[in-house]
Amino acid sequence: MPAPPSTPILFSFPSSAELCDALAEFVVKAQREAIEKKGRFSVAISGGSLPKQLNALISHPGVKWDKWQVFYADERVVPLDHPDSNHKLCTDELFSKVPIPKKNIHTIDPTLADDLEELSDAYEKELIHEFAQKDSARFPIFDLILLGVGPDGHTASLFPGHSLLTEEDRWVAYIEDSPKPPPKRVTLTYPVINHAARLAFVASGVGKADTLHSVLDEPERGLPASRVRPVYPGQLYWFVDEPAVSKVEFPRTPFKL
Ligand SMILES: O=C1O[C@H](COP(=O)(O)O)[C@@H](O)[C@H](O)[C@H]1O
Repeated sequence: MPAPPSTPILFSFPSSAELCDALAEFVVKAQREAIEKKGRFSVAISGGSLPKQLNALISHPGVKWDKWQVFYADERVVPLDHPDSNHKLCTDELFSKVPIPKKNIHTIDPTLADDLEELSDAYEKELIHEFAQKDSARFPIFDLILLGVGPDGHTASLFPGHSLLTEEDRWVAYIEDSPKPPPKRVTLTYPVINHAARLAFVASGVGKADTLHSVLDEPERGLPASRVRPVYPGQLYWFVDEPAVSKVEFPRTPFKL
């Protein structure tokens, strides 16, 4: 029988600045271990409030940017320089400030925006190219996936009550009816998310308090963020500040790398 998913580890920090510093150390450790094992680091990044919280990586001496292979956990189907684009956000907040080779950042192809099936297939092929020759597993095993959580409990572009929550085969899927604008998006699916070696949710501010209570204390409600349950030996972490978990009973773990 497969081992059950391990319990999430919740790290809570007094301030957003301390959260960002600890998150950077965590990412660098994941990167170091991946490079030692296979010479590269595969990471999927979300948009929203997350990219700003990666700012301590900009001046971190341990980051080997040329070893990173970056994918997006989800992307809005808009031009790559559009204000709604997760790629633009990540570029503005992080990638434009560090020496990462452009070819290591895997974006969607917005010229395929009229055919989301084709666009998501093309992005899936990018993943297959990165992972298929190296891993024999049915799903890619990201070294790290960084996720955010929206007020309705959505994560990536997996929204409450949406049919994509039960997708079991595809690596990348699309939606045309996102309740949060813009409506057209692509997203990694749960099978991909849940096969990652490490996952980290990042959330800060009192505005997330009710959502985090529902996600962490009431997983039986099945909000999209609660459905992130990595397959053994994957491990899920939460990096939050105290205001964000002010209504959460789930036990905290002292931060240790
Ligand atoms: O629409 C999105 O929202 C989520 C959550 O965003 P946040 O601003 O509440 O952190 C984000 O993780 C996702 O990548 C994005 O497309």
